[in-house]
Amino acid sequence: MAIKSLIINPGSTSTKIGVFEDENLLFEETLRHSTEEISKYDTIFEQKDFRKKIITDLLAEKNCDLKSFNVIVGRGGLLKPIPSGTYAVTDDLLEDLKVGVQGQHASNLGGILAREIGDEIGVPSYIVDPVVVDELMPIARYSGLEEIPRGSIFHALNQKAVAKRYAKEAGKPYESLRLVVVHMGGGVSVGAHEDGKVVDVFSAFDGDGAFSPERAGGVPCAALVKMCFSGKYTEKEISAKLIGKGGLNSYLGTNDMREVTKRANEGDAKAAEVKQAFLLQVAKDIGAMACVLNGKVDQIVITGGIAYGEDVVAKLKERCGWIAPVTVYPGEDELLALAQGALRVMNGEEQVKQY
Ligand SMILES: Nc1ncnc2c1ncn2[C@@H]1O[C@H](COP(=O)(O)OP(=O)(O)OP(=O)(O)O)[C@@H](O)[C@H]1O
Ligand SMILES: CCCC(=O)O
Repeated sequence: MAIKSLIINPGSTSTKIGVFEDENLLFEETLRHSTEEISKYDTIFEQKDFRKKIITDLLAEKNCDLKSFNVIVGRGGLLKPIPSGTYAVTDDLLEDLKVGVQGQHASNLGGILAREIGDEIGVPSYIVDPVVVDELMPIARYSGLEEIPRGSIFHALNQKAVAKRYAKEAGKPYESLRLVVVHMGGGVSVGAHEDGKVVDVFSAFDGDGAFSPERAGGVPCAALVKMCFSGKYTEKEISAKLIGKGGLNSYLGTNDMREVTKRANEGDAKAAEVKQAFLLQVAKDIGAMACVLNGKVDQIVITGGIAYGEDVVAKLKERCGWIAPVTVYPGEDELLALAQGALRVMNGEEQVKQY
């Protein structure tokens, strides 16, 4: 009998929902949230009921009975660093998502909602390849300050999914390829994939690399220290400036790259310049990750919502096309990747991991 799964993927600017029977998508929906809508809530956890209502309303609209699901799967959040895999949403894992042991992130809600809905209807709940998947090589952990090692918080689920999709299409094992994967969504991350592992990664969330629609990315640290001690801001306000109100939001007051493009096309010089600055930063990250791979890059793979922008892709090809050929998978494969992760354990092909 087919396994019916409900997939919940809360992003920083959207909630994506998918309903699958085995690997077949019955329907999916992306509900976008404006900065005003999201900023009403003080914490990510406070968004739980708002996002749950969106999900249950959608299922009702599609005449899809909640009780018909065999499994609920969520995108996993800021847990402790863990290996890649499918994890049961146990009490410990749930508690760490609620607390946000490594911080606040929309994907913390994926596992929380999966468990809440799973418990309501008496079926298992899982997360797959959460944002804390950590495969960094030891020398990538150095930051320059012993007390502050670099970490691995990035779009692990989609980076792995598109890298494997590219490998399949190229007819080669993922583990044999050297790829630079560029995810451009509400957040941005650029990873170096080698031997099937993400050995180094820039992530705007972690305060390094390019800015993104909502994240500041790397900023000059001396000026940041001054700002922190200026007495003008609380710690919470500074964090919100860097993650949430940073990037496009800081310069242009919108997290929507389509809006930035519209303004630029209508002659707004600032919008045009900010967009080019964003693309310059992403291109520099791609170049850096090419060096991590000793310049031997099989393919650059570009993905995320912003990759729908043809002009965005054209500019990145212009700046980085000399490094390696470029493949573009706009949007993301996260819903299918989540469904597949759950199916592998439900079908006994893979052992479910315990946090
Ligand atoms: N056609 C398009 N052209 C350019 N940008 C686009 C297009 N469609 C969507 N975007 C932009 O993509 C961004 C959102 O991407 P995405 O949906 O991947 O983010 P998310 O899932 O909310 O966050 P994250 O990917 O960090 O988890 C927004 O800035 C949106 O404006
Ligand atoms: C997925 C973690 C990175 C981000 O959201 O910016």
